[in-house]
Amino acid sequence: MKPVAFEHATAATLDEARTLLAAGAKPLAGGQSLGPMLNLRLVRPERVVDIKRLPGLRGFTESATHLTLGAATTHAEIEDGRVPDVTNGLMRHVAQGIAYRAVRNRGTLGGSLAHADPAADWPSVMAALGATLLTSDGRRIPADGFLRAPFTTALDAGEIVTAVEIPRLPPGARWGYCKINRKIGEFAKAIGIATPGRLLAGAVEGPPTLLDRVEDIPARLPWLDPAAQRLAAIAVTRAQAMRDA
Ligand SMILES: Cc1cc2nc3c(=O)[nH]c(=O)nc-3n(C[C@H](O)[C@H](O)[C@H](O)COP(=O)(O)OP(=O)(O)OC[C@H]3O[C@@H](n4cnc5c(N)ncnc54)[C@H](O)[C@@H]3O)c2cc1C
Repeated sequence: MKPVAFEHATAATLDEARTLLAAGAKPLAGGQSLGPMLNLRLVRPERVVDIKRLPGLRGFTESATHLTLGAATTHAEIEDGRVPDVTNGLMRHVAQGIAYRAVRNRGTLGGSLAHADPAADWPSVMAALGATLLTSDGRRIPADGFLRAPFTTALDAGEIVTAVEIPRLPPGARWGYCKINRKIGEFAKAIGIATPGRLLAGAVEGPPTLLDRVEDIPARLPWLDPAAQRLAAIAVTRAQAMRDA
């Protein structure tokens, strides 16, 4: 199927984009989810505005405590280490498991978060890391709570994600990530993530869910790989149970 005819605009500045978005234009980043939605006529915008080259959405800044990553950073840039990884390898590991390389070359971190597919990787990972989303309206929205329901976020109409502020994991801190899917590179059927202080079940029916009571977890866990991976496995089992309930 082909999309309903629409106008394609490119914004040179964030202000220009905001004007177009306020008038009802749909933001286009990597197009890896919006493209199929347009083709299937699930969305029928009169105008699409390309935001992926906006200066405010590219690049990164680092501080002692955080990495602030532009929303238009692609999965491939994270996978290749072209942006710093302050999560001791978790983000690179996640990026290389998303779809296949052609999708990763174009798909963006911000697009994935804004699309809010519960089965996607980044909404769960950013919630587990305690990240914060920065928006074109100057708001700071915690990733844990950004996804309100499947394909529904805390963004207001015309508001876009401009960057994601990701806290540094302490040096040496370990993590575990379990993604259950039919084939490598496909969307998850269940996700379990263990990061220091957080255990999360993702790819459940709704928003990623922090697990605050997991009976099997020792109180003081050494963050060694196998232990973290065991925790992630517990979380993924919980995610599957929630999904099947
Ligand atoms: C075959 C295939 C397999 C895939 N497998 C996986 C997978 O295993 N795991 C996974 O996580 N994802 C997967 N994806 C999705 C992929 O990661 C997409 O890149 C991502 O979901 C959307 O990012 P995008 O930059 O392409 O956004 P787009 O397609 O351009 O936009 C998606 C939606 O978000 C809006 N949007 C885009 N950017 C912003 C922004 N900055 N602020 C506000 N709104 C915005 C758009 O208006 C649109 O509604 C897969 C996709 C395909 C095609």
